[in-house]
Amino acid sequence: CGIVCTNMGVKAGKRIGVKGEIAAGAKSFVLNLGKDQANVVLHFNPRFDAHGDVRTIVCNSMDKGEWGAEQRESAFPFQEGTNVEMFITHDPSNLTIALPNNHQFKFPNRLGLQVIDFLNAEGDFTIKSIQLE
Ligand SMILES: CCCO[C@@H]1O[C@H](CO)[C@@H](O[C@@H]2O[C@H](CO)[C@H](O)[C@H](OCc3cn(Cc4cccc(C#CCN)c4)nn3)[C@H]2O)[C@H](O)[C@H]1NC(C)=O
Repeated sequence: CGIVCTNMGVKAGKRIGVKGEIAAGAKSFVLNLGKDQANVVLHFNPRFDAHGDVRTIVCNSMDKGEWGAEQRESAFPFQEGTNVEMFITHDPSNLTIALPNNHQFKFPNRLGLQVIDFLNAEGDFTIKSIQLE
C-alpha cells in the first residue's frame, strides 16, 4: 500500500499540496483525506480504466466505515506516466480540489471535519512531496 500520513493537523483554510508520479499504464489511484482510514472526508479516485469508469474522477466519503454517495467529476486533467500536483483546502461545508490545467471542483464536507489529520495514497500513484501551508 502507499504512503500514510497521520497527525497532520491541517485546519480549515490551510492548503494541502500533493505532488507525485502517475504510473505508466495507470488504471486507478486514490488519495484519502480525513480523520483516519474509517473516517474519510474525501476519497479522491481518478479512474483511467477501472470499475467500468474510463478517465473519470470518482469521489466519495466514508463515515465510521460506511461509504457515502459517489460523485463523478467531468474533468480528467491527468495523463498516465506523468508528474502531477494537486491542492486540497477545506472549510466546514466543502473541500476544494485544485487540479492541473486550472480545473477545480468542490466536494461536500459530509463529516463536518474541522481538522484533516490523515492522508493516504493507493494504487498507481507515487507521492513525491506533501506541502502543508
Ligand atoms: C454499478 C454497480 C456497482 O457499482 C460500483 O460498485 C463498486 C464497488 O463498490 C464501486 O467501486 C468502489 O467505489 C468506492 C468509492 O465509492 C471506492 O473507490 C472503492 O475502492 C476502494 C479502494 C480500493 N483501494 C485500493 C486501490 C485503489 C486503486 C488502485 C489500486 C491498485 C492497484 C494496482 N494497479 C488499489 N483503495 N480504495 C471501489 O471499489 C464503483 O464505483 C461503483 N460504480 C458505480 C457506477 O456506482
